[in-house]
Parts: sequence; C-alpha cells; structure tokens
Amino acid sequence: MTLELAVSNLSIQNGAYRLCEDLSFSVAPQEVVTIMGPSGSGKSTILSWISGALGPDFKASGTVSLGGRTLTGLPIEKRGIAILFQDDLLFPHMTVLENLLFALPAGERKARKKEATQVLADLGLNELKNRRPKALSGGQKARISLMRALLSRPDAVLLDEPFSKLDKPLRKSFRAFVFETIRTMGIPAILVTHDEDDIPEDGRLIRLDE
Ligand SMILES: Nc1ncnc2c1ncn2[C@@H]1O[C@H](COP(=O)(O)OP(=O)(O)OP(=O)(O)O)[C@@H](O)[C@H]1O
Repeated sequence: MTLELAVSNLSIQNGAYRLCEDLSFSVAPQEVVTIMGPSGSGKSTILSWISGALGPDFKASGTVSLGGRTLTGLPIEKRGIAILFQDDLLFPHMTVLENLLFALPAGERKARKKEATQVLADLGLNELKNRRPKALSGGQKARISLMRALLSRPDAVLLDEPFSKLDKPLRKSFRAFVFETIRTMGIPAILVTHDEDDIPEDGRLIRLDE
C-alpha cells in the first residue's frame, strides 16, 4: 500500500509571530521532499504539526491527509506517521537491540528479532547490539534512532536533521542507505536539513523565509 501525504493551506502562528502562511504541498510515495530555512523559521514546528505533536503554544490551521484519509485532529498514534526529532532519545535502560524491538508491536517482537538484527548488520553496527545508549557516540545513536522509526513500518516518515551528528563520509553513506530504505518501503518522506548536500537528486525543495 503506497500513500501520498498532502498538506494544504497550513498556517501556524506562535503568539504574534507567523511561522508559515497558506503552505500547501504533497509528497508522493517513495519521494523525499526537503524543507530548508533559517534557524527558527518553523521547520520542526511544521513536522510536529503534521505528526500531531504540536504543542498548545501554537495556533495552526490547515489540513493534512495520507492516502486521502484526513489526519487533522487525530492523535499522533492514529496517524501512521513516524517522526524523528533532532534530539530523539533511545531508552537508556535498554540495549540497542531492545530499543529497536521496542518500536514493534508487542506481538511481533519475537518473530521480527532477526529483521532487527539484520538492520544493525546492514548499518555495520552489529557489535553495538548489546550496548546501552550511554556507551554510543552521537552518530551511532542517530542512526539507531532512525532505524527504530523505520522498523515500525510507518505509512510516512518525517526526519528532522537526521544526519547532523555524522561526519562527512558517514553522512554520505548513511544518507544513501536512508533514501534507499524509503524507496524500498514506498513511503513518502519529509526531510528537514541545513545542508544542501542532503537534498536527494531531483528532489523537491521547500524554502521557508524568516
Ligand atoms: N515549544 C515551543 N513553545 C513556544 N515556542 C516554540 C516552541 N518550540 C519552538 N518555538 C519557537 O517557534 C519558532 C520555530 O521553531 P522551530 O524549532 O520550528 O524552528 P526551526 O526552523 O526548526 O529551527 P532550527 O533550524 O534552529 O531547528 C522559533 O521562534 C522557536 O523559538
């Protein structure tokens, strides 16, 4: 099942400060649309609104739908969207593998353990599987958080600066891995970044002004 993500007429106000006005765009299955803009221009806030996690300090209007199903007003857990925040945290008391398995519905954890282990092997992180998050580098945590979000098999994924903690060579290979995973899963994705190198080839870009 492949679903298009559509945002229409989105306006967000933070007190007297307008973050975006009448923003409309759609993201096709397998597509990664990039949002760029100065710090504080509202990129993370837009992702929060789409996922259903926008706090009460903001006033927002607009519609979001996934595969024609209107999501506006639905709670975060009913939207089928995975969001990876910039400072996403792994559970400190669980090992890396346990963190990955926790993303899965309780009934699927045993059967999909092999898949989670394979994900770690694909990332070249197999030797970390029994470590706790405090024994990982920032870049290792970032990669594991992202794979945890994708393992839950969402219908769409929102990524807030997922590559910012990686050095240049690692960033390049992990970026390619993530884009390939999104293509294979056939889901729409939105990527927030400050780095133009992160924009996928032929990818669409939305630029926010301050
Ligand atoms: N929880 C909150 N309550 C009130 N205001 C907030 C909250 N979170 C962010 N803001 C404000 O909303 C505006 C947009 O913030 P946001 O984090 O969306 O920007 P951004 O474009 O993602 O920035 P950056 O590139 O620095 O991550 C900023 O002015 C910020 O100070």
